[in-house]
Amino acid sequence: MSAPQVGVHESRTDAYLALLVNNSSSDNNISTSSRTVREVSYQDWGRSANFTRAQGAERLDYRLFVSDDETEHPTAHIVAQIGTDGTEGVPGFVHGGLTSTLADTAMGNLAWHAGYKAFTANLNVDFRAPLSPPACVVVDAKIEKTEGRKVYLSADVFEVQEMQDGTLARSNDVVAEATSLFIVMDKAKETAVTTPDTAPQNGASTPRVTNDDIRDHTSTCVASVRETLFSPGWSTIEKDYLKTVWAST
Ligand SMILES: CCCCCCCC/C=C\CCCCCCCC(=O)SCCNC(=O)CCNC(=O)[C@H](O)C(C)(C)COP(=O)(O)OP(=O)(O)OC[C@H]1O[C@@H](n2cnc3c(N)ncnc32)[C@H](O)[C@@H]1OP(=O)(O)O
Repeated sequence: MSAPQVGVHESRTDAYLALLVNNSSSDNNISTSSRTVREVSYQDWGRSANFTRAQGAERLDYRLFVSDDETEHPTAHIVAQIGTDGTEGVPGFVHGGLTSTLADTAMGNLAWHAGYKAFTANLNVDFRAPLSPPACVVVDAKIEKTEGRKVYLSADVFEVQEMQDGTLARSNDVVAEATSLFIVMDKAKETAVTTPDTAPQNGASTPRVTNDDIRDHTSTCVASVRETLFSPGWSTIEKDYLKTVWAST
């Protein structure tokens, strides 16, 4: 596999914002779009956040954003920091289920925020490149089409890397590509499902996120990744172990 190519942005703020949108330009995969996204605060997710937050920030921490664009299909974006504690499948590599969960979460929340009270009926994930923890990833989710109660979505997962000059860029190589079919719940069964306790009404209590917020979170994400990378950690030991295993087969 060839080394991931990364694009570099001269403007730091643009680069952070570009991590959250997915309009590829011809020469690299960094967007210059000024699309506005707003953060869906963790408190506003209600109980639906319990599963993915159960691991704690040292294992998995992420923030969810939805586009604030009423003229076209909304999009959702996750910036996630994947730690080294309990995130592996094959030792040294992020568990595919974790990557899948991030994609499902981005698509599911996008569906709900677009007004579809829907469940995942089908989820397909193509894992295109291995991911080693600690890692920082961006997930871009969009609605492909809707047919009656069926909502078809897709999500791409990219790794975020820090360039030598300190700028951030997403890798051109996609880590995983997911597609899904969500089914809007049957009206008759709807009453059986309680909406999240603290779900915002029409997004009213959802705060707008600024570029500074995005930068701060992404900085924390990358700083944490850097810290773990440069300290002799469990992950490094496991990778060495894996090399030994491979060498002996
Ligand atoms: C301002 C707004 C604020 C909002 C605040 C938001 C707060 C956040 C809130 C929420 C965020 C959520 C984020 C979470 C993300 C993760 C999501 C999950 O984890 S979801 C849990 C896992 N999934 C399940 O548990 C489903 C289990 N399956 C079922 O319950 C049923 O199978 C269901 C509901 C999916 C469908 O059952 P039926 O009885 O309602 O419908 P039938 O008649 O079977 O299907 C309807 C049509 O769909 C097709 N279909 C159904 N399943 C299919 C499949 N797997 N593949 C292909 N087609 C399928 C069928 O063939 C049928 O098509 P034909 O109408 O005949 O053309």
